Amino acid sequence: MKEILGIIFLIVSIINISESSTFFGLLTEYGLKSSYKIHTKTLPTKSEYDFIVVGSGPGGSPVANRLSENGTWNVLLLEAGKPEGIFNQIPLLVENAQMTDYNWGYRVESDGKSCLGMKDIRCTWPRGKSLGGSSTINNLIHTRGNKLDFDEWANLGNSGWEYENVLKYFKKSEKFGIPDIDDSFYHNTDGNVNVEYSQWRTPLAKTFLDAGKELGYNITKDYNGAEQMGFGYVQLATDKGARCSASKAYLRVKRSNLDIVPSARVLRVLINSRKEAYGVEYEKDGKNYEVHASKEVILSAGTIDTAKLLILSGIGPKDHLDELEIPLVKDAKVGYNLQEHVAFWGLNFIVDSPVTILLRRLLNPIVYAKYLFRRTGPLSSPGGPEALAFIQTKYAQDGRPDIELLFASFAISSDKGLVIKNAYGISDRVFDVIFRPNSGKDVVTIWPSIQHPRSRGRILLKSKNPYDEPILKGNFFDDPLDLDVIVEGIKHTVELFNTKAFKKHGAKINSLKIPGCEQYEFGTDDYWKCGILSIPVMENHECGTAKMGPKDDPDAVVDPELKVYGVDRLRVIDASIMPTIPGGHITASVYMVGEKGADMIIQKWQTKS
Ligand SMILES: Cc1cc2nc3c(=O)[nH]c(=O)nc-3n(C[C@H](O)[C@H](O)[C@H](O)COP(=O)(O)OP(=O)(O)OC[C@H]3O[C@@H](n4cnc5c(N)ncnc54)[C@H](O)[C@@H]3O)c2cc1C
Repeated sequence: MKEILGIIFLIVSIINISESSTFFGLLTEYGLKSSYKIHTKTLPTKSEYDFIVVGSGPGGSPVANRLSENGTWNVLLLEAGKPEGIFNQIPLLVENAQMTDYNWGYRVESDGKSCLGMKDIRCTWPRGKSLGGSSTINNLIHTRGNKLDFDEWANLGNSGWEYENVLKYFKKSEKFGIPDIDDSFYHNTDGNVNVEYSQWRTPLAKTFLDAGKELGYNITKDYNGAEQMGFGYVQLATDKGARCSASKAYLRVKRSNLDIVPSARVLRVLINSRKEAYGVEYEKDGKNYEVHASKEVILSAGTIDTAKLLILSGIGPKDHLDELEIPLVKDAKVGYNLQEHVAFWGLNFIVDSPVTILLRRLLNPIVYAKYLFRRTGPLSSPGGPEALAFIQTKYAQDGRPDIELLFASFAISSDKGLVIKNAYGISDRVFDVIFRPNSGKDVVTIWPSIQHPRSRGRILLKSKNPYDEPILKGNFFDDPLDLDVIVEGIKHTVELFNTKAFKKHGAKINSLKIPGCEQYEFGTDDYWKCGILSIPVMENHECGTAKMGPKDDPDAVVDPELKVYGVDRLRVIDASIMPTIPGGHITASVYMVGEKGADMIIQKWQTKS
């Protein structure tokens, strides 16, 4: 019997191999068809390029692509990580990817006040180390934020960054494929990043929307279009159920003027006595090299590593550079202004519908067959999230939502502590007390995340050794209002689960008390505050450490054209330039920054040559 099944499986596989919507099709795209490959080099082929781009995430990949569209310019892209693998393509495995060397493995420094229920009292802060950057290990949720987020950037003195002006770059980056949203004012169908609905979701996603409706919230058809506020299904950066990373979207080009070199770690920017960047020093396979740029060096190493590289190159706070004994090139507020969307892990609801993502349900051959042959089923879920809501609490100050509720049809208990617990660094004690008792049960999670935090963190270096990990200070709840906003988000969530829509599924809140919070009555504001301080969730949207701002902004590191103040021929193009964090999930905005940044470089050098 087994043999017959095996033969049937083989025949169907062969029939399916050329179909691009199957997993086999994906293998073909990655491994065999040269037009789909990312063409990499072991080492740069030249000693001098026109442009050097450092880092290939959603910031750097669009820059390398757009600059190399001009065949007369030579472009080098240096990336510390290796090319992404086939398992990065399967959306459900996002937490597994965080446990590999595709993650830099950073953790927030312990401040003794938050992350108290995490291993070593430190929250994890994963960052992708791969061609494609963090977009190769992220949850793929595609949101643009609110229009007012970008108008705020412009109001801070960054002219040209208002929503009206950046919309064309959001559109340029996007290949929108949601058939029931046909809106060419906001969307474009022939850009680079595939955007679609999840190929699979549980019926509870609709229940979440129904519950929102029952409480009088708006149901938004397209939170990336005219109306962000309200409840809707998540839009994903996936291509027929497979990850669409920055490298897949932008680097599958074969151009003789673009050299892509993975596993090459940049150690510092080379800056001459006229304060012009003229290249970088990098390490590959244990050897150090220099490579030069005749026009510009572009740092796109992400919020943590771009700040680190700037400081290693002498651009940073003078007192910190003095401590590190790094010669000062430019006194600048590098590493300040660090922002994150923080949420809460402890909002779990047990339901009596046998539909959630559970380890034992994943051990079913049908799950794999669905993904292998159709790229659908639970493996195409972006790690669990299915729907979200942008809402306002009583603290909202303008027309923007101040909380996002992200709904997922799984919980930390769903995989019995095998992966999710470890990826997020939840301590054994917390797991054993509040999550383990629900192992094997159907549980859903809501993360209420603050959209516009007032607290600011900071990045510092331990030493001038480029291989030392930086010190990441989150300072998440320095402003106590941030905690209050999340507590309000929790209360809105609890209301949702008291609706008829969720009661139909027997929804019951997990009221096991978080260790360290036993003295508070469950469900009171003090209990929730204690819980948030114990097990906050990092949404991993770190940004802001090389702040964009006008000349008279003492905290600005780059100008509105993303040029580093005080050093010529050096730009930063990634999440670190964001003066304030956009709402939602920020990758779509980083692509926009990449597209707009590239356009500004092109405009400058095209007119010169
Ligand atoms: C686990 C996780 C889940 C997330 N989920 C979502 C989500 O669902 N939706 C969303 O919108 N956002 C999500 N994000 C955030 C999103 O992925 C990032 O905001 C985005 O990728 C930032 O882009 P970037 O280009 O600024 O940096 P990155 O994507 O981090 O890219 C930086 C690149 O630079 C490379 N680099 C660093 N240092 C060096 C060096 N010295 N030399 C050479 N190369 C270097 C890195 O290896 C990396 O490839 C998530 C992030 C993580 C980690």
